[in-house]
Amino acid sequence: MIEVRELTKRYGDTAAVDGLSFRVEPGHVTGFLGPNGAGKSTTMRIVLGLDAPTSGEALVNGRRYATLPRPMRAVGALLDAGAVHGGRSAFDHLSCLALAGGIGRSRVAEVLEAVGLTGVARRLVGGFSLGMKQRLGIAAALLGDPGVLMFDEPVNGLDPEGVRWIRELMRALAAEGRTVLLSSHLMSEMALTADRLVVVGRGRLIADTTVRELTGRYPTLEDAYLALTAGSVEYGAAR
Ligand SMILES: Nc1ncnc2c1ncn2[C@@H]1O[C@H](COP(=O)(O)OP(=O)(O)OP(=O)(O)O)[C@@H](O)[C@H]1O
Repeated sequence: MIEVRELTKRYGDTAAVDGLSFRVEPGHVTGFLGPNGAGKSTTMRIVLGLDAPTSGEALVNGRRYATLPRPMRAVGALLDAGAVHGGRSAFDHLSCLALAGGIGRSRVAEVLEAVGLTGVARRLVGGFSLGMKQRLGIAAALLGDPGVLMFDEPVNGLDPEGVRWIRELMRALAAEGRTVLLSSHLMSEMALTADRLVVVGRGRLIADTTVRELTGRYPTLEDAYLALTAGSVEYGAAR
């Protein structure tokens, strides 16, 4: 479970996250939605201990990340698929992460297989396409077999087969009883993948609900999203 409690993160005058509270429960795919700059990545970074909150807290299984005894076994995440050392092979990249996290080497082959990269495991990551890097990032998130998973825009750059694969993977992980938080701007895909939704705008909570509830009230999830966030779009083009 992920719990975000009264979380605020300021960068100078900008409140990237502003008094945000929500819970992400196990057994569901929870979509994390909001316009560009709404604070989704900042929230995920704080959950992972990569950024410190200005106030409030973010907990994984009731603990702050820094106090988790075996963090890679508790929570895995794909935040920025491009943030990998291009001079290493996929196998070596994952082996380094496994070593750092106290995870056996046999798991590396398992996660490479799970994301479909076994055939290119010895190739340098620098030559990978964006979609291959996304798959590698997902393999890294799965390394510790964690109960909590967060994915920031995982379908970015994936081909239609890859998009369907992500959808099925997210749903399978949730069906295993894991907590899955997924951010994406693709509403049609979110409607097919998520059960629950947390919608944020300008760092604040706009809605904490289900896909079913919103699609019952609006023709599509996209219509619902655009209506909910209409007052919170910061970087929209002039019309
Ligand atoms: N390290 C930083 N320094 C200064 N400002 C930052 C930093 N990180 C994020 N911000 C600002 O905080 C706000 C929230 O950014 P964040 O990346 O969390 O939004 P997001 O919802 O993930 O957006 P997107 O959908 O575009 O990825 C933005 O205004 C951003 O410019």
